[in-house]
Amino acid sequence: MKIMIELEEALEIVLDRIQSVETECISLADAYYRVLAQDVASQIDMPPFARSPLDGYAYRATDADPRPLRLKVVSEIPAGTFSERVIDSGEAAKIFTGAPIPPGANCVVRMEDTESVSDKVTILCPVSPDSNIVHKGEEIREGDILLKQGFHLTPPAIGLFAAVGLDQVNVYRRPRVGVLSTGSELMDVGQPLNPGKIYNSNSYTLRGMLMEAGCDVQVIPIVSDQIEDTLEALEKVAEADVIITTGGASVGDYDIMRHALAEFGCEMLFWKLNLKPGTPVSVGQKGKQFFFSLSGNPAAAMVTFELLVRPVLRKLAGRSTPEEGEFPVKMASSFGKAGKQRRFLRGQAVFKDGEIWADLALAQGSGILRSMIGSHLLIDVPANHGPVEVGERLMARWIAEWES
Ligand SMILES: Nc1nc2c(c(=O)[nH]1)N[C@H]1C(S)=C(S)[C@@H](COP(=O)(O)OP(=O)(O)OC[C@H]3O[C@@H](n4cnc5c(N)ncnc54)[C@H](O)[C@@H]3O)O[C@H]1N2
Ligand code: MOO
Repeated sequence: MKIMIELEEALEIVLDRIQSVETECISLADAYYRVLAQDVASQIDMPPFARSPLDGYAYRATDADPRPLRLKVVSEIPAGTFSERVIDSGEAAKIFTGAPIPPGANCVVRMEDTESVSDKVTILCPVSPDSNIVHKGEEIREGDILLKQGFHLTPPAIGLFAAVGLDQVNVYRRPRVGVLSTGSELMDVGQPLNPGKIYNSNSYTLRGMLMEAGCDVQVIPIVSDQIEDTLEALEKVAEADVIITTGGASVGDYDIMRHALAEFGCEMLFWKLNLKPGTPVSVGQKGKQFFFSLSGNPAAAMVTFELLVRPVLRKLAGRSTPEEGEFPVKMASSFGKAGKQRRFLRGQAVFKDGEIWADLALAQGSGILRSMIGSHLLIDVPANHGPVEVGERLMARWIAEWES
């Protein structure tokens, strides 16, 4: 087993091994935020017919129309109707926004530029041929690829499918993720704290982060620091694609998680990432299941979830759109403790003078969950950097899911 590796190597090891989950066909209305499992082509032209973008009059324009132009109104075409009456020269159809252009007409003039009396209309400002016509297939042609496999189905994507009449979509099933918090000091909420105990927050934070990432989450009740109890708990998540544990990841006598995983039958891929917070991460694989043992420290667990687990979940979920990556920020706060290891600091983006400034959370300790509230940047301080100064430029990642 490799020990103390760089984040990029860890990602490569796991991403190389993990496959996307199976696919299923579901109704469009259930497909919000699911991941498309195949390229989807349009079965129709959009719009399906040439239409008017205005309320006004459709007529047959020439390049030499007199001004004003007097026409006889021979039909009326509200949206949702279809008129077969051919418009000859000297004639007009009263037409409404979204209605089909009648045969023979080649333009629309807006209502405000006309005057009508009984069945006559005067076009005060005649328009040139082809004015104000939305052509058939102008937005989408039959056979066009609308979205590609791996696309995350946001509301506009679902709307686009609805616009071309799609009622079923082939998507990846939701990844199933088990969450297990270990630690003999942990108690669940809803009971008074006993001496030496703390409430389990990691299961709650992770459950929400996983729900947001589109996973089906199974939270297992708290487990003690005993290998036997941990093995018993791991049996309960046989259906999960990924299991995330927190606690018992480090070097203490009670830090049993990587031993428990090995005893459970996992091939251990590595232990420890060369970064802070969250150094003592290990990852194991048993068949198709991947086990992430994260630090019990709440902020460390969240940070390593973002850096390591989320990209893996994206691949598992079938997503193919690239991650946002890092961008430069200017430091609005200093940080004295940057040392030998690469470190990710938590902070908030502040827009000032056309630049993004990173304002650090007041406390950066691995155990300080409150530092995550309001933070949505992870500022990447390289190894051996020394103190971080105000005004210095560093790279950062935007964690959209943490925005408040
Ligand atoms: N001698 C050494 N000690 C430690 C080292 C080391 O290298 N040598 N590494 C430190 C670092 S860095 C970290 S990070 C932690 C990792 O500890 P574990 O993953 O073994 O986690 P625990 O000891 O179980 O817990 C750490 C901390 O977090 C609290 N905790 C645990 N689970 C939860 C939960 N579900 N909800 C809320 N809080 C939780 C726990 O009570 C501890 O206070 O090890 C250092 N030690
Ligand atoms: O790796 Mo640990 O720095 O305390 O989270």
